[in-house]
Amino acid sequence: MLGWHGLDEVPGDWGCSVVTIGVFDGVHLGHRRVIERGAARARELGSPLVLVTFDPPPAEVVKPGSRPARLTTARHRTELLAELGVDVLCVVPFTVEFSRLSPEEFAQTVLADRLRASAVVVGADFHFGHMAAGDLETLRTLGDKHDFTVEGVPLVTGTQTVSSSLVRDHLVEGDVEAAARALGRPHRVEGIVVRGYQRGRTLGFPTANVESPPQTAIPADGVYAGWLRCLPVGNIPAAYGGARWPAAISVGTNPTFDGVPRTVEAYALDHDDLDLYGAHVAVEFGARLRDNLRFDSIEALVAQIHADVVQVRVLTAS
Ligand SMILES: Cc1cc2nc3c(=O)[nH]c(=O)nc-3n(C[C@H](O)[C@H](O)[C@H](O)COP(=O)(O)O)c2cc1C
Ligand SMILES: Nc1ncnc2c1ncn2[C@@H]1O[C@H](COP(=O)(O)OP(=O)(O)O)[C@@H](O)[C@H]1O
Repeated sequence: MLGWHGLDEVPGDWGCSVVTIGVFDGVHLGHRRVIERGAARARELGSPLVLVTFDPPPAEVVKPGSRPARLTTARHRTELLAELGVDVLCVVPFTVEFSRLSPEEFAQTVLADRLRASAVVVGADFHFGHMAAGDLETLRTLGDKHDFTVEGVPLVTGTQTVSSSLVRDHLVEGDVEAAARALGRPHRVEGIVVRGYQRGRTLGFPTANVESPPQTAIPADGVYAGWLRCLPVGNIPAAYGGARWPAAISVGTNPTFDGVPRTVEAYALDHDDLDLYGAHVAVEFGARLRDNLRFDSIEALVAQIHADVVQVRVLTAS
């Protein structure tokens, strides 16, 4: 997959594109449907699929102060988009100036002049241009003028319409199963393994403490069953390449011990000799087990973690 940072990086002699547009945070089932449709259209027309996205997400510019939690890192989103068949990822800096483009200006400068769109595939609720004034009908009218077709892909609905904010709400509630259903895969927290209080090993459960970027969507405090995955980033020990271990996960302030900042930590089952400090990892959330509790003794905490591990084993068995 090619990457362009801004529209100035589109080659001057660029041919026709099939274009899809959006933030695509989470690359959930709704996003997947749009992108898969775009990829199919690109194959029909023999053109590359260009995905236009924005950095920062438009909501943060249009509503200053709003900083929605991020479901995917840029790295993970890029990986998922490439798997879905996107040929070019075009990340447009979303400035106040850019946000003021009218729907007509957006269609002319971005879609027609720069990307030479022959087909545009977007979600049925797509809005664009200053004050989100343009919708699918506006885009169709502009497509007639600039000679591109427009396809609005129906939204994916279960009990509710799948959206990035729905997934965020599920995570705030600790409902990682519902989040996984909407995403089509377990939700991940990615980050670097940092040092904690070196207490885990004395309890018999060494845990990789994961430091994630500030806006990461972290599920509600609690104990979860899931997986710990070693990411192919930086220098990772060869033995860990591509590893995905079943894991018992704790999110919280470790109330049994006083004064610990909120952490995401994962104990990989049956691998007590790992050395993960500095490694880039993903913690994947499969199922919620319980609240993070304050225990009266360390023995009681350890006994509970043993019981958690039994449950993790059952829940992660494929
Ligand atoms: C499966 C699991 C469940 C946990 N549950 C709790 C809990 O209910 N209450 C708590 O205070 N700490 C809980 N912890 C966190 C431990 O207190 C923490 O891993 C330990 O203090 C080690 O911290 P360290 O990584 O900083 O050394 C849990 C850890 C794991 C792996
Ligand atoms: N099975 C395992 N799961 C997670 N981390 C492990 C495991 N075995 C060894 N480790 C290593 O031990 C470290 C955690 O040990 P711990 O005593 O909890 O120290 P810390 O407080 O620094 O997290 C991890 O960062 C990792 O490098």
